[in-house]
Amino acid sequence: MRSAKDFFRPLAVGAPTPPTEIPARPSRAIHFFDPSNPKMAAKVPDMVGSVDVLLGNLEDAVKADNKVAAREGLVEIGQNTEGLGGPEAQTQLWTRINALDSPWALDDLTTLIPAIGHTLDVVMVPKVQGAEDIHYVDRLLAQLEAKAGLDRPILVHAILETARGVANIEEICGASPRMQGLSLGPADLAADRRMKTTRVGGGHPGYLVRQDPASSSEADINASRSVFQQDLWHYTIARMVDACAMHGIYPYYGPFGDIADVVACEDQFRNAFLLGCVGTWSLHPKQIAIAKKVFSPSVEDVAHARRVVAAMSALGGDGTGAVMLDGKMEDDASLKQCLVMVELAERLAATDPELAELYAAAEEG
Ligand SMILES: CC(C)(COP(=O)(O)OP(=O)(O)OC[C@H]1O[C@@H](n2cnc3c(N)ncnc32)[C@H](O)[C@@H]1OP(=O)(O)O)[C@@H](O)C(=O)NCCC(=O)NCCSC(=O)C[C@](C)(O)C(=O)O
Ligand SMILES: [Mg+2]
Repeated sequence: MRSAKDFFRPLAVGAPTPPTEIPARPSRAIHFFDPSNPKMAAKVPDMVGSVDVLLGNLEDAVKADNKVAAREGLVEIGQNTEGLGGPEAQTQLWTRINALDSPWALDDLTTLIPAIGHTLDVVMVPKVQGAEDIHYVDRLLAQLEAKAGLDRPILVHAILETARGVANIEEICGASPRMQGLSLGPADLAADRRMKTTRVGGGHPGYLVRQDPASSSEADINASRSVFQQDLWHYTIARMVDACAMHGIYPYYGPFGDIADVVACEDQFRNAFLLGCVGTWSLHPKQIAIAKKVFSPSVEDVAHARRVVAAMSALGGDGTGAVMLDGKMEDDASLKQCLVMVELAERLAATDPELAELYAAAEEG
């Protein structure tokens, strides 16, 4: 066990000091691309500035034969793309490295950190099983940062893709001050859990509850009844949200593999947003707009939140007391909920001029 006093000391001589807080940078869409795919790579420069995170994927979905090309392609992009990555950039640069037990993970880190460590913001680690995986990456990153002379620690993001990872969720989140957040890996997780879905994220029509029959007669039991589809991922996302909030880091949904079904994609993303996630993944350019829309509070919600803040301020501004607004009671707790909304809106508007205009218009109106 490490002493609390050691927790914020670098794990290698000359490595940057670990962070005491993880900045709440906009990350509504983490857009995945395969750096070994020339068509995808060619689109990256034009996406800078219009998506919060561009992630060079090196793991699953990249063919084994292309692993080296993907790594090298990402180096090329990280070194030569104007405005991408680094603490001041509007569009962060992330990577998903290969799994720690694969033949590629070590070379991924030892290649990327010296070459693009100054622009790489977050390393996403797949199939994290427990704190030991984060400790390994933590020490290795510190050694590589020291060697490369970096002055800013690279953050770590874990994907939950195994039952063991979910069972160890709190220790994973607390394993290093570098921990930035968690994403759901629904396909690997479903396989590991022996769930019986073959989809990459999203709902399932068989996971439902059915309205009671009008009577126990055979005719009524077989009659048409309303069914309500349930969310297969509710339990896992809820655990992620609590573990992340407890550790001051950020939960994300993950992939929605039915690229054509933009409507269900939006619904699934919104469930995660409402539960507390700050963003999601985008696998195809058309999912970026969906993620940005869903993970930015609506103009109506922001306007309402501002009214509650104003009403509570008029009451004295210290949060105590209660007011009635549109027939509803508002007090300290609802004020705090509204401040979550207003602060998120302000943070996003600071880097998204379109949103800033919408929120400003709502305030004037
Ligand atoms: C789904 C696919 C095959 C459809 O690819 P497509 O070429 O058939 O689509 P398209 O609609 O025809 O594409 C239109 C244009 O957009 C380009 N394009 C298409 N996608 C992208 C992109 N992402 N970024 C940049 N450009 C993209 C594409 O190259 C094409 O360019 P063109 O007009 O010049 O011909 C393709 O979009 C793709 O490969 N996306 C990334 C998939 C990926 O990263 N998967 C891994 C993450 S999910 C996962 O790993 C699971 C998890 C967490 O591990 C677990 O649950 O366990
Ligand atoms: Mg996976």
